[in-house]
Formats: sequence, C-alpha cells, structure tokens
Amino acid sequence: MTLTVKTPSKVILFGEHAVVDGYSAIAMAIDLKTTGEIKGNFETITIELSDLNEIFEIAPKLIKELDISNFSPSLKYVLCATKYAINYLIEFKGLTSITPFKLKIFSEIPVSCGLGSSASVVVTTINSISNFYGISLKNEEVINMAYSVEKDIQGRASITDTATITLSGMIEIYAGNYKIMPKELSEFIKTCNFLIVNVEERTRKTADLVWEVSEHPQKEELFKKIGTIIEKVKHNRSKEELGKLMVENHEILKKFGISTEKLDLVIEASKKYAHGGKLTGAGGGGSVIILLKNEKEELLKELKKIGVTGTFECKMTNF
Ligand SMILES: Nc1ncnc2c1ncn2[C@@H]1O[C@H](COP(=O)(O)OP(=O)(O)OP(=O)(O)O)[C@@H](O)[C@H]1O
Ligand SMILES: C[C@@](O)(CCO)CC(=O)[O-]
Ligand SMILES: [Mg+2]
Repeated sequence: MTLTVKTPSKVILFGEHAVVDGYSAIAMAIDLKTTGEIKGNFETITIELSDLNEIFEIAPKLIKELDISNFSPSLKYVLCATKYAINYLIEFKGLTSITPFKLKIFSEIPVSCGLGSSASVVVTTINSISNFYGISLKNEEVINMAYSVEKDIQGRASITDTATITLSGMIEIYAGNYKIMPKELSEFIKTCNFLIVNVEERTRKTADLVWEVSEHPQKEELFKKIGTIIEKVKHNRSKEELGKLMVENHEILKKFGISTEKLDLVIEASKKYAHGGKLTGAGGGGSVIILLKNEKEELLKELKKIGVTGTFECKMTNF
C-alpha cells in the first residue's frame, strides 16, 4: 500500500531575514504542493527525488548515524529530514525496528525560488515517515524537527517556513514563536489578490544569503525598520497602503544586497500596474510577490517585456 502526503509551500509577506534575528514576520501558505509517496516491502531505505533525478539507497541500520555533510545540496535536506525523523521516532515515540521503505518526492514548487521548497520537502519527508510507521506527530513536533533540519543545513534559520507550511495558514512569527494571524488581519488579507512571479533561479544558496545579511554593518537599524513596517501592517486595512509597505520592505532588503536587477524591474512594474510588491524568501533572485489591482493584463504584458513568464495567482485561503 502506498501512503501519500501533500504539503503546501509558503510566501513571506513581510519580515524575511529580520525574523532570523527575532523580529516579526508575516507569512502564508500557498497552494503549490509537494507530494510524498511512501511504501514498504523493500530491503533498503530508498529515497527518490524525481524532480532532481536523484536516487539514494541506504541500509536501515546506517541511517541513524549518516553523515549528511558530504552529500550534494540537492540531497541534503531530505536525507537530513529522514535521519532526524527516524531518530526522533526511536527516541521519543517508541519505534523499535526500522522497517525499510521507498519514499518518492516530487513537487510543483520551483526549486530555490523563495517559495519554501526546502521546508516543504522536509515537512513532507517527516510526515511521510511518521505515517509509514503509524505514528502521529503533533504540529509542534513537526515544526521543531523541520526547523532543526533547516537550521543545521543553513547554519541560521527561523521557524517561519516550517511553521507556515505545517500549519497551512496565515502565520505571524514573533520573538521566535508562531501564532495564527488574528482574524481581523487575515480577513483583510483574504480580500487581497496576490501574484507570485517566479523571476529567476537564485545564484546564491539560502545559507550564504542568510549569512551575508547577518554580517551587514547596518543590520540592526534596517531590521528595526522592517519591525516598524510590520507593526503598520497589523493595523492597516487599505490595499493601497499594504502595497506601499511591501515596496518599503523591498527597499530595505535591497540595501542588504539581496535583490537583483531583474527583481527590481519587476518591483517597478508592480508600482506602476499594481499596488506594489517585494521579493519574497531569501532573495538573491527567486520570486516576487505583487499585490494586484485592476490592471492585471497590463502588468502581465510588462512582465513579458522584462522576460518573466512564470506567474502564479494566489489568494490567502484557509486550507
Ligand atoms: N522538488 C524537490 N525535491 C527534492 N528536494 C528539493 C526539491 N525542491 C527543493 N529541494 C531541496 O531544497 C533545496 C533548496 O532550498 P532553498 O532554501 O535554497 O530554496 P527555497 O526553500 O525554495 O527558498 P527559500 O528558503 O528562500 O524560501 C534544494 O537544494 C533541495 O535540497
Ligand atoms: C531568509 C529567511 O528569513 C526566509 C527564507 O524563506 C530564512 C529563515 O527565516 O529561515
Ligand atoms: Mg528554503
């Protein structure tokens, strides 16, 4: 029997990078899904990453001590999640025997484009393995385990991506904790139409981008400004104002050197034909989120001129 798990991706509306240093962030799950299919009756643990053309096999007794550091970046997240999940189930959930399995993972999320592909495959891996052994985990356990994977691979991370993806909703992160967004704000955000624009694949790894930002000499001052923007967002109920706040947040991320020429062109188009936009996720390329207004066709034409065609319209939904 094959067990299937589906996990969303996420978009950060405000606060990426600053959130790693304990400032607030606002993020929502979006309906681009990662699928995990797991089945038994194998002699080894086999992991197949269809999108990345990677297959990995290991004897069950070796997974507990597997050294992740030597693996290629494409395998690292899923292998680390497999190891952590199995060790956690043995240590805290009474798993006594590591029955081999085959786990196949594939996703609609563009890889390394700021939409949380890493967190989505990690959460999929953890949920697939716990399902396979018939053990249910609380959301909090999944979030903490997935966060440890992101942190151990990237060096620095926040729980934003893993919490948003696990809870599949609209989340506020504050001082390293998460909570479901208060209803008044989520009701307003539900009336907004967002366009996610997959601008270009990033050329720097999330780990390097997070590190570079953390070393910036004006980090504290710039993060405080992001904190002020988020306070304004919480009390704002105007789309026009929300778009302006997105552009303000983008301008600060630009000062950290994590925007690109092409991302900035898309932001200029969003100012002209929409309420505004900002890069989302770690940056260095990747995706932009735009708050749409009526001139969507003009915006799409402009994006085509810039050479961008990968767009995905989304609304905040209660999954
Ligand atoms: N479809 C997939 N199958 C297997 N592994 C994947 C897949 N998509 C992403 N990954 C893993 O996630 C890594 C990319 O993570 P990275 O954090 O750089 O990008 P992201 O999560 O999409 O962006 P951000 O963290 O800014 O939201 C890949 O190198 C790979 O290890
Ligand atoms: C850049 C960052 O803030 C968001 C990546 O999606 C890193 C993190 O919060 O782990
Ligand atoms: Mg990631």
